[in-house]
Amino acid sequence: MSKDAELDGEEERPYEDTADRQKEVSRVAPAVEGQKPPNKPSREEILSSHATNCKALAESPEAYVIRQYFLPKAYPPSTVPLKELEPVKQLIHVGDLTLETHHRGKVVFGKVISSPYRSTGVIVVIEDEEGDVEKLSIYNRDDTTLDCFIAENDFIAIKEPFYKYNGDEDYAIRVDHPSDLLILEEGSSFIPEKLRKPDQNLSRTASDDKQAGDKAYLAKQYFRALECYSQAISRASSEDKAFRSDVYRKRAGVNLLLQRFDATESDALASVFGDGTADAKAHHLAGRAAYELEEYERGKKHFEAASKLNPKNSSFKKDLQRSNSRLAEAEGGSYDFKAMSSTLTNRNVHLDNATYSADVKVGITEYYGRGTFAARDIKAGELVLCEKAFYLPNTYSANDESERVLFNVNNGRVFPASSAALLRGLIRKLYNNPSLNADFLALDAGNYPRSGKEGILIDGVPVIDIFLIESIRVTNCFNAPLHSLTVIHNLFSKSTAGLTTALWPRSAFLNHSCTPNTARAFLGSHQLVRATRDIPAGEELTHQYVSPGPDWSQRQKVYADSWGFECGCTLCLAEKSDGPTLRGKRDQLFQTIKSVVMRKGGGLSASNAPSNPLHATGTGADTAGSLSSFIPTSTIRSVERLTTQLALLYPSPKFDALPRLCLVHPSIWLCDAWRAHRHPAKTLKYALEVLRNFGHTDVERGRGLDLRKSKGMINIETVRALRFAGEALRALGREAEAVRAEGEARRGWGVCVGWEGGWKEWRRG
Ligand SMILES: C[S@@+](CC[C@H](N)C(=O)[O-])C[C@H]1O[C@@H](n2cnc3c(N)ncnc32)[C@H](O)[C@@H]1O
Repeated sequence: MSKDAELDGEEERPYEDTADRQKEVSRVAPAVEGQKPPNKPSREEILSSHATNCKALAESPEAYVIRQYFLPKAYPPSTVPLKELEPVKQLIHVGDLTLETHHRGKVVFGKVISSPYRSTGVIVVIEDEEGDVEKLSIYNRDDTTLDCFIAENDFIAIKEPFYKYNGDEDYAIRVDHPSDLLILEEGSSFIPEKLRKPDQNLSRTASDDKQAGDKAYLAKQYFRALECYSQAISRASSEDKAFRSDVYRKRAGVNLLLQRFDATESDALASVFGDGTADAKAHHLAGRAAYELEEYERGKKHFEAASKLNPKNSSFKKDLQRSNSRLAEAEGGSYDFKAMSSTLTNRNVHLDNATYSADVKVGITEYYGRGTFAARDIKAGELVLCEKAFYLPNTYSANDESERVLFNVNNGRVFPASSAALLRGLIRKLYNNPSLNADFLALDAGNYPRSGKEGILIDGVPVIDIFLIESIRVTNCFNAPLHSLTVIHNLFSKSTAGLTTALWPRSAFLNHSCTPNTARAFLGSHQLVRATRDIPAGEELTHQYVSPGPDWSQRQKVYADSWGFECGCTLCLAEKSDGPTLRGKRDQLFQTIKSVVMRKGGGLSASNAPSNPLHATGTGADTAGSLSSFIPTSTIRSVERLTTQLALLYPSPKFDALPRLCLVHPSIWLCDAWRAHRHPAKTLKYALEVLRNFGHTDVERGRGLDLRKSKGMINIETVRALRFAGEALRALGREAEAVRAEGEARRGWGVCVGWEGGWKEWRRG
């Protein structure tokens, strides 16, 4: 089964299929597979319609913002080197292409004869050596800069092209996998004779190319600059070391701007040739690229080399210091979370901090494939992992009108704008940085078939399979707020926190458990995973992909629909063995309690799930602090009676040491209700019940409020229950126990928020 949801996937649900969306799919659906286009427009018509679109877009770009990004029917990328797609035998002319067909083993060579314009992809018109003309739609390439990667007069090769009917007598060659399109250097022997002009560029020198590159750079046409510098390097004499070094360094600078960090580092190093000042700059560029690749040790070495050549340069020194700080974070896991938090704004969501993962190791689990294990004894509340996102789009509003939603034609699923931004960002980052492919592509992609060639360099670029990347995205990404603290504030003020979607590759190896031993929180680009209890070295680390709902079968449906598994944790096994009759009775009684509560005031979670606001997207927001009205004692007593009956439906001894999730919300409600009545003994009773029902069963057995060894869940509701228990204990004159409860609440807060920020204010609130 394919995995078609994200960790914490609730965010997708508002985007159900609609008739309109279905109509759009059928409009672009294959109609005439294997045929030549029946009414193909003429060359003049194609060029004229393209020119009209370019003009309209230039005049009012806002009218042409495409709000949907379609993933077409899945097909594999080309993995055949251009030289094996032998031009003479395998060349296919535009005029021979048949519709809705992937022309396997074939290649189209062409020249771009129009300027590009952007809609969801980049559109140009191309002409082949026979003079055949067609539109070319290129998706998933660098499309966010003002600059464009393709320009009029470029020579291109389209490997194994797909020819598409767009409806309305509009046809195009469509390229989805970026590695299927090659932009050829002017001198490439692959360019068919007829496409080049006989005397083309004969008198051009390397110097001319370098100057053209400089001009393009100043005009911020970075792709053009890259092309010109590459031409200059090809044309320059190998003897002219100073010239070549200069151009390599310039090209390194452009590559850095385009976030092509592998190429930046190699160009910068290729430019080193014995000139102190220039070499220092080159080492600095190489260092900046290595730093961006999170290769801090390598970055440090480059910065040291730069500083040695120019000890007075303050940027070199500053970057060396930054590298040392990152290395210290990566080695020791010591972060200044307060400082990190203070730099976070809606515009600055990417923190300049390293990943700490020294305490975990990836290994093979008994049943769930790979998993993450504790590399040492870890204490309750300790940081287990602090990971910088591989890619995190700054798209925190699901309804951001300026962003496209992602529509996957293969499974009919629609994902919010942040998912579309994440997919595009992942594709770009991997295409631009071949060295990042191997680790990323090793992540779980469900059942998506792999060719084994993904990510390897063919024709100088890594093979990019956008459908594999999408499968990895949906299986491994997390929805994340800008700061977990804001989710808690929003939860209690009943507003909705903005979430983005991002991918943290190390955290992606954590498997799910309904009763986990870690919990995650978010601080900008960083995911903070902390131990919810003491964990011995070697134990598998788990967290909740989504907060488990109270009913076993509903829970399994979520896991199966989203990730294709049935959970085999002790809680799920116990509930499964109860059978549908007993589970049905529990659910019925839960619904009865809910209806009493809804009628008489307050409310239980509409989602029917224990609220875990840091993990869910607002589910359970109705529960906490929801008792705005004063509830009559008679109502409270009747809820108490029903709750007692519900507890009997969790048979002993099976559930003695397990959570009783149907009882969570009633006990939260009762705790709140008695607290509103200022009844400390009852508040304490139900605060302890909340803890017990979340699985902290030692509390029930009178073993005090030490949760360090408890196998129960830690979430904001347990923290809240601990806080209320502390208050009640103090009111009852049990000061020592009150201090213990508050200490536990504080540690729980650190787990839920990721650090101590906001604790004091919340405790007072
Ligand atoms: C984010 S990945 C976790 C790492 C994965 N086990 C691997 O080998 O790469 C999610 C996938 O792990 C597996 N998984 C995670 N938790 C599981 C559980 N409780 N029971 C069964 N499979 C689980 C499922 O195949 C799920 O799609």
